[in-house]
Amino acid sequence: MAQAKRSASAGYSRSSKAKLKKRSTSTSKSRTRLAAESLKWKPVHTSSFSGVDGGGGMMMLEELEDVGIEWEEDVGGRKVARFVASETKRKGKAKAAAEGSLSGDEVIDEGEADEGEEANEGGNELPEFTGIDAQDLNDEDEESIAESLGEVEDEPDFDDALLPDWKDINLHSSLKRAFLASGFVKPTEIQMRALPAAIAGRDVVGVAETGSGKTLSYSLPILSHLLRCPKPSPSSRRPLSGLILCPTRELALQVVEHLSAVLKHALAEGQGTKPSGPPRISVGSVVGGLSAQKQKRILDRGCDVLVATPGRLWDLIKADDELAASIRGLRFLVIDEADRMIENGHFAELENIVRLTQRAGATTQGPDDDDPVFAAMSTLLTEAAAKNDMQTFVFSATLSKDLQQNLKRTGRIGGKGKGKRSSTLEDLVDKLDFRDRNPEVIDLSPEGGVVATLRESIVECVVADKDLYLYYFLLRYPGRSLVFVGSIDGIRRLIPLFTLLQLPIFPLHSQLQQKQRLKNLDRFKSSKNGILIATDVAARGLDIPQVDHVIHFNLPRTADAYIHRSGRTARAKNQGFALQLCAPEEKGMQRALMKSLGRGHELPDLSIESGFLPALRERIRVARAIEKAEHHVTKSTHDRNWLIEAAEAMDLDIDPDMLSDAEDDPDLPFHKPNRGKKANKKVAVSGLKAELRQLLSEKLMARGVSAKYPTSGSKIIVDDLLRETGHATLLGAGTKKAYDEVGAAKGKRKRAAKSRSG
Ligand SMILES: Nc1ncnc2c1ncn2[C@@H]1O[C@H](COP(=O)(O)OP(=O)(O)OP(=O)(O)O)[C@@H](O)[C@H]1O
Repeated sequence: MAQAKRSASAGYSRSSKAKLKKRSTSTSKSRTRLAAESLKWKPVHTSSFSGVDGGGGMMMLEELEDVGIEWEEDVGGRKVARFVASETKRKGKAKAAAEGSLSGDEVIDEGEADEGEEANEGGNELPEFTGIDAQDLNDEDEESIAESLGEVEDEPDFDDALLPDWKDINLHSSLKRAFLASGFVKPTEIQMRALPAAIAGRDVVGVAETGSGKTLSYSLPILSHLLRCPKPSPSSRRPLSGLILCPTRELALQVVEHLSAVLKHALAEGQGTKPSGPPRISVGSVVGGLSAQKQKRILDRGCDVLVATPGRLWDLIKADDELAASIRGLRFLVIDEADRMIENGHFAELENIVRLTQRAGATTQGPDDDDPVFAAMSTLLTEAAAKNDMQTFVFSATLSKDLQQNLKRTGRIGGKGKGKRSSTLEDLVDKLDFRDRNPEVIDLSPEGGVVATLRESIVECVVADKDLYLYYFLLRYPGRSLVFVGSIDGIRRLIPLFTLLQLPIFPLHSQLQQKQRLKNLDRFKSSKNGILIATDVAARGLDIPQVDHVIHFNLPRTADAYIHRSGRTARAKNQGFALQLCAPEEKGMQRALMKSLGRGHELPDLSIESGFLPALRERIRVARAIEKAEHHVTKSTHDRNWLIEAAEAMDLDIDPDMLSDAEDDPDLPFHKPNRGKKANKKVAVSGLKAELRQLLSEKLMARGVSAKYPTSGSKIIVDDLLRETGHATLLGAGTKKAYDEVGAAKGKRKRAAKSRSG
């Protein structure tokens, strides 16, 4: 029996060490070639990754049994793997070799297969079905499912006394069982308001603070509806019922994860038995940066709910009429983070997807109408009717009040294109063919934009000192911190610096490979004091448990961005803290930002224990010097290699003087210090590294603290040392959390103001 494995991250498995051998051409001719999409890939369970849990993670391996692999050369001479039907159940390559069916000189390491397949597959892959184990259908399963085909299952009994607050919301009882298991004892406010309307078939526009449970507000009605539908037929492609569009890949994957977690509990048998056959409800995802081929396979198999980013979904729709038709047959359309969706460069794709859901009388003009792909689709638009009972849900933490008002008044902005439209968001809403003449608009956005459990503070300093204050904050207030930086270059500068300072820091930005982005997010989630340094790609929707601090290293340009960034902490009624690092040149912008959030007062300053600053400044100075020197050596080596390679490519001999000239001339692109200089530089770098090691090993002490004589000095730390109650890294520093520190400062200021006025 031949067995092939593939990995989500690298096409066909890098992890398998088995070697595959090529069969002779004459044999291969007699074997049936199989399409990768038609094979029964089975998930191989691995550890969880990126929060996309067991059996569905990015690193998911899939395996095949009873197929052979043949290698053929394509016209370009590259080796390409082909799947062929297994003639006999081979017992492994040793036996096959003994039978003489493999030729010894054609042993191919599976590592090579990885690369070929990675090129084909585009890299990473995604869970096919999440939440529930995706199992391949076998004959037995098919029989058992066929028996129940078309049945609407009885809704299991649920004792409402267990969750009285959910009693009046008409959700499928299995979902209530899931709430019990997840500890969701009562609906959040937005859920309380949005769910009844959505379950009653209304269109809903929901605006509520960050971390308030909007994801379940729009997804529970979909899941409940599906659970009350007949079981899907195993023999035909599942009709797509729900489409959830999200602005970022991470957010889309997180929504899948969230739904899967609910479904896992909702569909648990309870008697310790695993449900057999395909999942009762399948949730698929389609996002950029991951394997399009596998995503297409998921779509071909069919899923009930699809969570997608618009760019990739539109790419797939363009090549698949059936998919386009299934978008027309949607029962639910969700636009999550609607206001962000229009900003991220995929507006045209989003608009095109939305246009597929319009009914005949509501069709609008689109940006791609002249595109032949869209023109070809126009037949579909006229032939296949969009569903009349489709429900539309639009959610965000920030949606302009004007827009909501307009929407409420007319059922759509500008009354199907009439009147003036003033923003792209209005444009989008105009394209949404709400079936409801009077969509339910629920606005629970808080006063001041941010949640009540968030405390904010500011450090005003010159730009050059931002690194120092960030370093101080991270040491002084351990915890999970998310640092927002205005540019990718800014992140690239800070990562090596803080890595040299030995902090657990991980980057997240759009120029990282998707696999790396998810890996870094996962590392951040699993590190108690982890630091994620990110652009606004992490600002929206991400629900990372227990983010203690959000630090605006550079201030965002808009109030909405500030609300969403800060909303990564203080979620689901937990406490959270946001810090602004503000340079004098940003002060005007900061004031405008606060004003547009309706703040009539200045933010409290973070109190700084300045005694620590000189030592921290010194560490930063040395770390920067190392970074600079290492960067220089790397660049010089790169330039020299470039010169050598260029000369080799042109078949030229390099004049050794040229190399040494190049090395000496700092203005030439291939300038490189001569050997002596290079050696000196290396010595200098290792000297600096030793110096930094020394600095990092020294205790950092507050003013007035003596490590040698802990019972003396103006700050006595002996009790803290004995009881281990003091600050872990800064001797003599306070141990209050940033949240409490600012709360205490606020209290003091209020009391002082009172006594002044009294
Ligand atoms: N009824 C509930 N009871 C307790 N926790 C809940 C409930 N509903 C949702 N949650 C939890 O609250 C957290 C935040 O939910 P969610 O991510 O949906 O917020 P959101 O409103 O979409 O936030 P954002 O605007 O930042 O996207 C999640 O961890 C979720 O599991």
